[in-house]
Amino acid sequence: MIKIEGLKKSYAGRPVLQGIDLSVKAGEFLVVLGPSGAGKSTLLRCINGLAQPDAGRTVIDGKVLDLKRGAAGKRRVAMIFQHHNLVKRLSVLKNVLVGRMAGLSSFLSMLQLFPRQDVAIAMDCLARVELAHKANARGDQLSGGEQQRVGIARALAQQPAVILCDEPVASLDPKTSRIVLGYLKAICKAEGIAVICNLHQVDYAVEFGERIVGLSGGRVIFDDTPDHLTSEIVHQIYPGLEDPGISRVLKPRPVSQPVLAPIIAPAIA
Ligand SMILES: Nc1ncnc2c1ncn2[C@@H]1O[C@H](COP(=O)(O)OP(=O)(O)OP(=O)(O)O)[C@@H](O)[C@H]1O
Repeated sequence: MIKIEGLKKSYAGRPVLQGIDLSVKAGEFLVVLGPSGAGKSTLLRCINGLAQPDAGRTVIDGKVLDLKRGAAGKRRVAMIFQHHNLVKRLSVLKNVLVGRMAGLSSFLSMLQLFPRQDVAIAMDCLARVELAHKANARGDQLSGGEQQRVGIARALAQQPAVILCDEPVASLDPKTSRIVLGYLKAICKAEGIAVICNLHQVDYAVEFGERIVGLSGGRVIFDDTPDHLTSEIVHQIYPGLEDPGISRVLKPRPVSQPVLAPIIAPAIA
């Protein structure tokens, strides 16, 4: 269980996160939705220590997360980035082994000398995303979707409790996006790894999320299953959204709520 408690963050006196409380279960796939500037990336960056929160803490399995250099906690939180962040000149295998570096001495990591056991773990993670056959290819010889699958393998190699994903499919086409999210969800469910995934696409959130959190102005304004996401709530999360295009993926509103009569265009004589 991952608990985020009372997280606050301001930049230059301007509040970005105004007290976020979230609990995410092992194996749960939580999607965070919110307009640009809502604080989605800041939330993830505060959890993994890339940004220093002003207040609040993260607790994993009852222990306060310690992200100080060399702390064991660093391995418990893995990150998947929008642009994959692979080292392009390194092999796919070495990119995945980066996920094992936290446990290596700086001497061994400088020489890129990895214990046999770490290589076996990395190869297993590559097999989970069906890319073991590309282990010796260079990072830049892979398609965008394959690179993101390597990003998943690298995160898995850390053997984390939680994987944070910052718009992991924003640069991929729809078919590839579904493949990547499919791998991520299936593997994390099987391994009991919690996922907190920032997405911009409401349709993917409904399709893949087991729980959706709507962030607006640095506060949680919705936290429920996709079944409960209505177009009204989507409009609260994204004020001024003109063409939601999401009604097809949302459940029809319950009959007890008023339904507007359809506008019927007059027949042209
Ligand atoms: N390092 C920083 N210094 C100053 N302001 C920052 C910094 N990082 C983020 N911000 C500001 O905090 C606010 C929230 O940014 P954040 O990147 O978390 O939003 P977001 O919801 O992830 O947006 P997007 O969907 O566009 O990525 C924005 O107004 C941004 O300009």
